Amino acid sequence: MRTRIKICGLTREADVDAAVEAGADALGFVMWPGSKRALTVEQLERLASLVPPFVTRVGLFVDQEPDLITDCAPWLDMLQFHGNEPPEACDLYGMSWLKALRMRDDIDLHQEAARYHQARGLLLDAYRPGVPGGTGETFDWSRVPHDPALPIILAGGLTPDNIAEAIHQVAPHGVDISGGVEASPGCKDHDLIRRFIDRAQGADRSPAAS
Ligand SMILES: O=C(O)c1ccccc1NCC(=O)[C@H](O)[C@H](O)COP(=O)(O)O
Repeated sequence: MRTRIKICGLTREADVDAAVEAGADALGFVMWPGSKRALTVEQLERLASLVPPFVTRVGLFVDQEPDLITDCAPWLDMLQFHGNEPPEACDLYGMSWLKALRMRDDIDLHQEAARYHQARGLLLDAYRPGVPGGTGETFDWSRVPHDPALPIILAGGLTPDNIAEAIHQVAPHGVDISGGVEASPGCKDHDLIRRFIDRAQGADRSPAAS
């Protein structure tokens, strides 16, 4: 099985083209205004119109109003909820969706997977109080169950230098990166994107010896 790859926090047309060319399976567009990578609906429309078929366009939201999500929906293939959205709030749009879970010390992943059982997958991200995502920080990958009830997308502080070890340890369905392929917030480094994708695709997925 091949690890799927999402490049997140895209804000520039050239970066969208570079991520697609490098082989990204999905592209993430941040719609939360508190992010340095945030887009307007008009910017999303422009960037999303560049994405060819069979590359998934993912919109990222943090406890945001349904009207905004509805306005973004025509330009997206999947929704990603990064806040405290209850399952019923995620399932309002007739679209596939991911639930991001920040790996607090007290999180019960089994319970969360049951709660969000309608999600297409769970994106496991680092936990920093007050910061919903894009922290650039890793969490202890040994905390990810090897028999998850839903496909796992590993996120949080991934880089071209640690992605092979992350995949070897976790063998996730997919991986997600933002800061680790940037020259500055929202401005992607194309060489880092290519290096990340090459190393992710070449990584050994066999679980590390326990
Ligand atoms: O990227 C952001 O600025 C962001 C802000 C608020 C909510 C989510 C955000 N990003 C969503 C992602 O899926 C990121 O790729 C993920 O958090 C990992 O980020 P990084 O640790 O920088 O690779």
